[in-house]
Amino acid sequence: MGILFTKMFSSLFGNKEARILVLGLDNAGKTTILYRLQMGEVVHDSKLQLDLMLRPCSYNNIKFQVWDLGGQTSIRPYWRSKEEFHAILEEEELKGAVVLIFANKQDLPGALDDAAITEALELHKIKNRQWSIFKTSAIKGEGLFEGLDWLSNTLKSGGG
Ligand SMILES: Nc1nc2c(ncn2[C@@H]2O[C@H](COP(=O)(O)OP(=O)(O)OP(=O)(O)O)[C@@H](O)[C@H]2O)c(=O)[nH]1
Ligand SMILES: [Mg+2]
Repeated sequence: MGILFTKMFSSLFGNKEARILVLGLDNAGKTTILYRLQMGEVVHDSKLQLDLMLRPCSYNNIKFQVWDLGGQTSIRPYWRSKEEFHAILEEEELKGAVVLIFANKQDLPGALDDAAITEALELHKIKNRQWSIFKTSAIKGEGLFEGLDWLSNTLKSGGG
């Protein structure tokens, strides 16, 4: 992993404020999800919006600083296989980090559901950390807050 990301991860997880690092394949819906969470609406022109960092927000009494690395090309090669997914989790700076996976675009026919993604990414091989997967549709606004509820409850109870 490049120095840029090593530094970025260090600053993200180097203090006690809960931070969310958003990673995902190109076009997965990361920016749409972030704007939906921040503003409660679908922003169709998301490419023109701030892609790297949105303002801090608070949910369920936990402050989140959300980073969307979708615009950072060097992270993308790490995401193209399950091996790369698991390799990222093994990065020193992410040890113990809670993992929340959104299986997005569930409103589209043929979208992989949570079970299919769990199998494809071999999520059951994740060790020593808490993880969960939620079916979402950023367009419809479904599933996102269920995921965040899980995340905040997990963080509050000491996970991560
Ligand atoms: N049908 C459907 N479309 C979605 C959903 N979420 C996002 N999209 C669309 O998918 C496209 C890509 O969404 P983005 O949010 O820009 O994706 P991204 O992951 O930020 O993409 P990059 O920044 O290029 O990596 C846009 O046209 C969104 O409107 C969803 O839940 N359902
Ligand atoms: Mg994006």
